[in-house]
Amino acid sequence: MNKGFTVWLTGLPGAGKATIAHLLKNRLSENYQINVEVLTSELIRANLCSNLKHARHDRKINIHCAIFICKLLSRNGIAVISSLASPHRTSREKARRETGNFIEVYVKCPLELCVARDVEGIYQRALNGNILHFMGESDPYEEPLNPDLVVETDKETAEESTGKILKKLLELQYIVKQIEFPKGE
Ligand SMILES: Nc1ncnc2c1ncn2[C@@H]1O[C@H](COP(=O)(O)OS(=O)(=O)O)[C@@H](OP(=O)(O)O)[C@H]1O
Ligand SMILES: Nc1ncnc2c1ncn2[C@@H]1O[C@H](COP(=O)(O)OP(=O)(O)O)[C@@H](O)[C@H]1O
Repeated sequence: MNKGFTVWLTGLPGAGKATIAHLLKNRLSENYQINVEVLTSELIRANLCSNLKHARHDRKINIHCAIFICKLLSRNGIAVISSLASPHRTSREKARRETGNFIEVYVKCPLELCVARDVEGIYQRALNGNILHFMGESDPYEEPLNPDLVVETDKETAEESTGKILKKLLELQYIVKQIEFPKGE
């Protein structure tokens, strides 16, 4: 059985977590034959805790659900990519403590660029005052102090960031380099 592990992506909305999670999932399953599950905040809210809003306590419960799923899946040989903003340090520390084979990846991007990208128009709604407890605006995003890896999506491509994560997973021996056979073998 493959070693299970958790790649915990954290960063502001629009920083690039979902984009990198998608690329990483493809690379892990195609090149390393690993079973991968991607967790998103929407997935958890829709299936486990639909009553939660975005106040600090609600986010905390949302993250606790994600941590529990990471723990269950990774101990059964699944690679889990958590693509939740997870703005609070205490929650991310809990994820590290409770999940074996864990790396925290800070998906770093300046707030102004996230606002400019505004993938789902959510920053505009927040600036118009239509969103309560918006992270990065009224609920501060707490930058990781000691992440295992930082990827800077204003300076590198999503493919480069994905490559850095794979390199870190290889270094930690959470994944093993595949032998490349010549074509036709
Ligand atoms: N206050 C508020 N109201 C509505 N929507 C919000 C709010 N804050 C954040 N967002 C958007 O929801 C995405 C996840 O935020 P969450 O609060 O669920 O994140 S988390 O559970 O704390 O990680 C998050 O996007 P992603 O980071 O892309 O997942 C935001 O687009
Ligand atoms: N280097 C990069 N890494 C990741 N996303 C990037 C990068 N450069 C531009 N983008 C774009 O930024 C947006 C990030 O959105 P998304 O991945 O949904 O962020 P998040 O999941 O953090 O909210 C996407 O439209 C993506 O194409």
